This record gives sequence, structure tokens and C-alpha cells, in this order.
Amino acid sequence: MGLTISRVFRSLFFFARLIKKEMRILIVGLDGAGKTTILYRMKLSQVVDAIPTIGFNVETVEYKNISFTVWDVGGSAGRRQFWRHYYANTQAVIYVVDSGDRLRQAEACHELHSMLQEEELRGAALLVFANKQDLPGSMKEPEEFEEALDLAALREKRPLHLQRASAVTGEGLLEGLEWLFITLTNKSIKS
Ligand SMILES: Nc1nc2c(ncn2[C@@H]2O[C@H](COP(=O)(O)OP(=O)(O)OP(=O)(O)O)[C@@H](O)[C@H]2O)c(=O)[nH]1
Ligand SMILES: [Mg+2]
Repeated sequence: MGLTISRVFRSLFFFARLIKKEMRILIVGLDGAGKTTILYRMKLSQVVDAIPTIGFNVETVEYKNISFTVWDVGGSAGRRQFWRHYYANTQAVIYVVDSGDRLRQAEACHELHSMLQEEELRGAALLVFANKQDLPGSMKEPEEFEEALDLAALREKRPLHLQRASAVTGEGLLEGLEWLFITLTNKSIKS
């Protein structure tokens, strides 16, 4: 009898977790990469006139049965030291790069790798948005990003997905959210 009741409770608990989940997401990247524009495009389906973020923005983005709490932190050189204050309990990092800016890929790579060495982000899923695909002459080939950002080294330790995107046209944003949804749902059922 005791066994049966505990089984029922376990099943109820399992289904409750399936019904509504909350996930904490951190969106980072160099200044001007398009983080804030992506956040509000996902939230409002609109292109906002973003100005450089001095502190942070936080918004919830609803997708299927998941409520993503998205923290968007300014990416200028002076603000990057504050990224670490947002790492705790982060299930996924969205790293945004400006595909039109070939000159800053090495800097973007360096910041990405040093951030992911932090213990608090161990195992966090990584979605890389190769943003500004609408710009003529922007980097397009996945291999270019794989190499420029040395993604193979990161993929060994976490789920990782590279998604071409544009906050202006909306390209790739839903695909990115869908990947987060599938990845985080699978992870939380297993854990
Ligand atoms: N063409 C194009 N421009 C974009 C895109 N996404 C953002 N931008 C522009 O890039 C500039 C910087 O965008 P933000 O969203 O402020 O960049 P950010 O990463 O939040 O920058 P910080 O807050 O300084 O870290 C703005 O002028 C945006 O309009 C895109 O997909 N395509
Ligand atoms: Mg911003």
C-alpha cells in the first residue's frame, strides 16, 4: 500500500514537472553583438531600438511549456567582469556573435572560453547565435564559426548548438529556442 501511494506521488511529481518548467538563461557576448535586440525580438516579436546595455535586462520568454527567464548583460569590455554575478543556477548560455565583424571573432572566442571555465557554468547548455546574418558579407559557413570560436573543444563538455540568426529578420531565433526547449527538457527529465 505504502509503495503504491509513493508511486502515485512520484508519477504526479513527474507530470507536474512536465506541465510547467522555468529555466534560467544567460545571454552574453561582446558589445554590439545584438543581445538586447534578440531578447526583445524573442519577447515581443519586434525589433526595438536598442542602446548599449549598461547594467542588465531581464525578461521572461514563454515557449511551449517553458518559461525562460532571460538575463541580458552588457558586453562592453568594462562590463564583462560582471557576467559572473549572473552564473548561479544558469541552465543555458546564449552566446551572441556579430557575424559581420570578422575582426572581433578572436576576442569573442577568448571571452567565450574563459567564461565557460567557470565552475558554476559546468554542464550548462550552450546556444551560439551567429547573429546579423542579414548583413551582406557576414560570415555564413558553420565551419567558419566552428574554427573561429573553437567550438569543438567546448562541445566535449556540454550540449552545444550553433544557430545562424538575425534579430532584424527573425531568422533562426525560433530554431534556437526549439533547441533549448528540447535540450533542457531532456536534461531535466534525466536529472
Ligand atoms: N543588421 C543587423 N543589425 C543588428 C542585428 N541585431 C542587432 N543589430 C544592431 O546592432 C546594434 C547593437 O545591438 P544591441 O542589441 O544593442 O547589442 P548588445 O549585444 O545588446 O550590445 P551591449 O548591450 O552593448 O552589450 C544595434 O544597432 C542593433 O540594431 C541583426 O541581426 N542585424
Ligand atoms: Mg545590450
